[in-house]
Amino acid sequence: RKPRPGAAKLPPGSLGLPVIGQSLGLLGAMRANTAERWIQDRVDRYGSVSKLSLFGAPTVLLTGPAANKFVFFSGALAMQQPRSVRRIMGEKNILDLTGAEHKRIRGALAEFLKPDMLRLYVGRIDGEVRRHLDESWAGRGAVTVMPLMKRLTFDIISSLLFRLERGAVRDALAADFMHLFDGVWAVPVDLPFTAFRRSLKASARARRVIAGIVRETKAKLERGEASRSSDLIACLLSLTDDSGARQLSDEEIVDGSMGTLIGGYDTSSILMTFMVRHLANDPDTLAAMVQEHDEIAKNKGDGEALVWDDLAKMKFTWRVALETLRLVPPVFGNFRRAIQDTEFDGYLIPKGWQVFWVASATHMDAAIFHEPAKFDTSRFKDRQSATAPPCSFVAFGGGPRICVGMEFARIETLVTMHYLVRRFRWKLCCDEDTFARDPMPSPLHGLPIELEDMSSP
Ligand code: HEM
Repeated sequence: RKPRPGAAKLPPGSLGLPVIGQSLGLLGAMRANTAERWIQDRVDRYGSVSKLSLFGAPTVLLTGPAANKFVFFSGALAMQQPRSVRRIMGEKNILDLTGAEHKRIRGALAEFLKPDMLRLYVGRIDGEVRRHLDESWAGRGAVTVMPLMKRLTFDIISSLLFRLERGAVRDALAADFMHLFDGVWAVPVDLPFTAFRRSLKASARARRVIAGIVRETKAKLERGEASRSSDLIACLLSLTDDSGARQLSDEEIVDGSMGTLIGGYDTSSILMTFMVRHLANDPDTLAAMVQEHDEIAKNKGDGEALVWDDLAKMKFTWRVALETLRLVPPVFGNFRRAIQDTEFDGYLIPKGWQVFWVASATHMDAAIFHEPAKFDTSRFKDRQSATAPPCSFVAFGGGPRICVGMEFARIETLVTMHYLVRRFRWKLCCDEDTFARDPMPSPLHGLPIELEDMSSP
């Protein structure tokens, strides 16, 4: 719908203070675990379309399924991260590419992350999960879940992306990734001792390591010691156009790998952490999961790795994951930028303004998800789209920019849960069941739990 010039008016709301706008209000609410409320208060006050100013730019907050659809599909909006994110991820990261350039890089990543390719790696993921549980969980009376899940997903993803085996390089890169996203939503002022400055430094070091891995992989491919299916970097280096020329430059490969690592690292680890948190207090769901996984294990030999077909049988576990993602979406929301004047619901969104979509606005809407605060896996029983309007469950986004790592996330979550629920039982150490966002959600104290290893004599 093209706006008639001068017909539409700006959405209600205020742009707040120069530069800072409402950034500190939102960030404060995120840290206090009241961000959903903060957004809802705005919706109650101004309606589903309102203006504000976030992270240095005038912004329109859009909420509801129709608004999500508009954000995900409108040609008038381009993906663009706040300046703070761009500075950490690099100007050419996939989250900031648009048009043909985005299509090319996304196509290349999708080539590696498609189910046909990922099915080859289930065994490698299985090995990483078992080793991790043996080394970091088994034999301990208590563990802190969040840092362990972060390390696990980092190890899985770096093994698949770079074939980066255990050792000093992997440890150093993991340490940088631990802090890469600290302060990623920030007023982008690079001052000493800030989380933002730490993130910038960690990102620069990580890029240098990845650039080194790209050089090594290139040499290995030339010597015939690696093939297209060895890992993501080998796959990207092997993509050629009709004339046989390489499709992606080294820099594009570094940025693409960095983007995939960032996209996959914090998100899946958060999902698994919050599943552990939920299962501690929901014995019925845990029992149903155990039954599903026992059934699968019954048909396998001792120590035999999971395969692709086993994952297809983990339907209930995936529903538990989806319901966890609905209640605690790792990605709170994200930004777009209007590349031309556009209009939504009668309101003008001027060229250059940010647009902000927020997952909780639909995930917690009682008109879409009945009793939204209740954990109920049956919501996802018959394909969620049957009961909810399109673009209501948006934990993975939607449209042409929908999460390209969704299948990867599914595999690593299912494999991890398989071994976790069959081997361990746990209790939460903190009675207070809260979490903060910065901007990714993190449970109180990283979720310490008391652990019982059922396999130990
Ligand atoms: C539970 C786990 C995950 C969640 C909740 C999640 C969530 C999301 C969301 C919401 C978006 C879209 C953002 C937007 O449209 O504004 C996205 C995009 C993306 N995700 Fe994921 N993600 C997860 C796992 C992964 C994994 C494992 C990978 C990589 C292996 C990955 C890589 C990416 C990439 C590269 C994009 C950008 C796609 C594009 O712009 O075309 N994600 N993710």
